[in-house]
Amino acid sequence: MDCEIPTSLSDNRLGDFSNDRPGGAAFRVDGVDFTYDGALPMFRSLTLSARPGEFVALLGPSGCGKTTLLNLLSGFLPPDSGRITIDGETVTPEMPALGHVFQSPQLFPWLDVLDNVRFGLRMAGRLPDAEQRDKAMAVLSLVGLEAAAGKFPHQLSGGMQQRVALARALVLEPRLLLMDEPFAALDAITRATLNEELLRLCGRLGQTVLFITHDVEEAVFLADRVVLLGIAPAGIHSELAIDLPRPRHLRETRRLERFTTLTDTLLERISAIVAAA
Ligand SMILES: Nc1ncnc2c1ncn2[C@@H]1O[C@H](COP(=O)(O)OP(=O)(O)OP(=O)(O)O)[C@@H](O)[C@H]1O
Repeated sequence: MDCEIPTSLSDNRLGDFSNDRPGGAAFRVDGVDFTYDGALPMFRSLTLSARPGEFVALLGPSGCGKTTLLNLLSGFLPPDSGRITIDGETVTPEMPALGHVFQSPQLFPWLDVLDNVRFGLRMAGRLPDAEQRDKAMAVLSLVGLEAAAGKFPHQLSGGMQQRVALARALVLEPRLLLMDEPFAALDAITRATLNEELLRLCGRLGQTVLFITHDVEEAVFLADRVVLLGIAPAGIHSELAIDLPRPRHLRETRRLERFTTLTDTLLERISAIVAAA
């Protein structure tokens, strides 16, 4: 396995892609009820929204419905009642505004990195072949992987595979990026690097992000706002605005007293949720 960790991004790596800055979409979950068949209610009258370009982290005990909420927002699961909109339009899974990154990179093993990244453009029939390749290369450059364009997934480290998964989502210029524990399976160093790079990318591309994590420090480092879910069907337990300065750098940000205060607040709230269950 190739364990090389690419160097950090620099702004000049944005290349042509920065000209296509997609910006962010607003989302709104409005009075949503949802119950899986034959199960107890998951959400009752759930309401949550995000403004364009906002980074929202979703925290909560295991099984509280984080992935379910993300699947509702993707349009993969229809709500029983209520409405979910992206920029005012009822969500559908085909909406071009949506991009996904999951815990497992889910790359196609028979395609090289470049073709994995350009896969969505091919499927959507967007752009002539040469332009698809140029665009895929620009996004690979953005995630620091231009040198790996001809490699296959099995030749990459876990962190590199997850960068490819991120590039594959970004190449479609999503305005809302839905990320389900994308770095949970990575070692601490790779995870820290990817956290910093994700923030830099979001700062430049401006998309809205909903990011599921179990890691309180990761949530505080990344987010503008942390949304804490309670045990189902409680829905949203509480929210916490993350008023840390940007740009954020892991070592400096973690040293701030405010960082500790915010993480402690969230840890106390999670303990209270679990204790009351
Ligand atoms: N397709 C399904 N059919 C029935 N029940 C489901 C389905 N998917 C999830 N559930 C149940 O719904 C609940 C919420 O699951 P979900 O995966 O949304 O929680 P989560 O907060 O993301 O959990 P974790 O943090 O462990 O990933 C769990 O009890 C789970 O077993």
